[in-house]
Amino acid sequence: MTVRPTVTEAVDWAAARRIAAAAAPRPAAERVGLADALGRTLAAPLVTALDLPHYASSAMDGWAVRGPAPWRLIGPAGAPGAGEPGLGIGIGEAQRIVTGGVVPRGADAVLRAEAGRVDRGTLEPVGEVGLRDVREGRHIRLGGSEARAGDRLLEAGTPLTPPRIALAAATGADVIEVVRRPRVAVVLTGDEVVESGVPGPGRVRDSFRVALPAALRALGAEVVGVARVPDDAAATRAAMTSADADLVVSTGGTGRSDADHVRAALADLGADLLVPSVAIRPGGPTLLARIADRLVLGLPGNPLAAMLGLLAVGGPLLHAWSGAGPADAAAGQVRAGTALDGGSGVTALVPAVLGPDGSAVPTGYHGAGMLRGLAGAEVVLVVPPDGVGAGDAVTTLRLPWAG
Ligand SMILES: Nc1nc2c(c(=O)[nH]1)N[C@H]1C(S)=C(S)[C@@H](COP(=O)(O)OP(=O)(O)OC[C@H]3O[C@@H](n4cnc5c(N)ncnc54)[C@H](O)[C@@H]3O)O[C@H]1N2
Ligand code: MOO
Repeated sequence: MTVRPTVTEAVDWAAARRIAAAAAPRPAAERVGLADALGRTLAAPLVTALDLPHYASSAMDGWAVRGPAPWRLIGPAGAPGAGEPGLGIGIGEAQRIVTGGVVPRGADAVLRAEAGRVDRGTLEPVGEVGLRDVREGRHIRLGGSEARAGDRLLEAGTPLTPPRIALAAATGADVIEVVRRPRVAVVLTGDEVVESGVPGPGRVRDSFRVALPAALRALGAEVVGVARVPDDAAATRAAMTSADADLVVSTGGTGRSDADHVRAALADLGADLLVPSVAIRPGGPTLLARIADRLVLGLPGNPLAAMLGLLAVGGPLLHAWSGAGPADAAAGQVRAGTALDGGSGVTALVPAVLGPDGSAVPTGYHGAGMLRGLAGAEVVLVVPPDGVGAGDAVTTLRLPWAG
């Protein structure tokens, strides 16, 4: 059996993340309807086709008025519609208007319905409120007061949130140019893994088929398939290359035993090993490789190790792929609520919760095969090899599923 080096080849935390971010291809663009734009990243600036608002409109239900009170009511007696641009009113005239209605040409204020009184076709303001509406020219939203046609309202690289989608709709857009998501195929290894029910002795219930695609989607991927491969060299090689995907994410089989085939498959395929392993714990065996124009993210089989390997290396890769700015935008800082040991030469990734004072305390249950600690965590602490003292600032990884 060949013994291959392990510790010496591990890439440190910061370098692994830099390499992963740099491995992402230049973001490509596609057009999607506004209904499908949530969470996507703008590939081109949002430029408004219209002045916003695109006509002077009323901010209140009431009457458009011109000149000093009293005013003679003109126009239809019933409820007015949106109105027609170009129609005007003369000095001493008033016309009913609803919120959002076109303000007639010449009007210099809108008198709110509750601040006016009509008597036999003549309108008068009621009280100081009504006088002020008129004196101050109130309740008219001027055309172009929010933006002028041609203004850039959002820059390329902006993630689309509900208010940004609403803004795009207000500009008259029906489709929007966003960054194309990477197409990701998930490959699960492990002959001992069962996918449903209670596992028997020596069997392990699968943790990845549902959860890993969900985590990948939260990181901005389009998951195109999930396949199981037997612990077999040829099957592993085929799984790395057969799916129509930009990125293959595998679980398990990253070790060097006879039952592990991911590294050998990549070597046989002539893959370029960009990150052979990472100096983190758990998640150390995580690897990133390139085969032609496809990337392979190999996650360890242990569930916590896999999830943290995904955040550590897949996080910056997918962030860069989304075109949404610097990779470390996904990282923050908190105060350590307790002293934390480093990982003796490696960076420790520690699931934690935030106390009432905002400081972070580990959740416990941090074994590489455990999920309980991460399931209860609000953040993951990035504890450098030398550890941190209680009260020290410590970097956090935001959990992409935490919203
Ligand atoms: N001699 C050494 N042994 C190990 C080392 C080492 O450096 N020297 N590293 C350890 C570390 S760290 C990790 S992490 C694991 C990585 O192992 P693999 O990526 O090869 O994963 P497997 O051996 O296939 O599986 C490990 C573990 O995870 C369970 N597993 C696999 N798939 C699933 C799944 N879909 N759902 C739930 N659990 C799964 C599997 O049954 C094993 O228990 O290697 C250490 N060993
Ligand atoms: O990556 Mo392994 O992380 O410790 O089980």
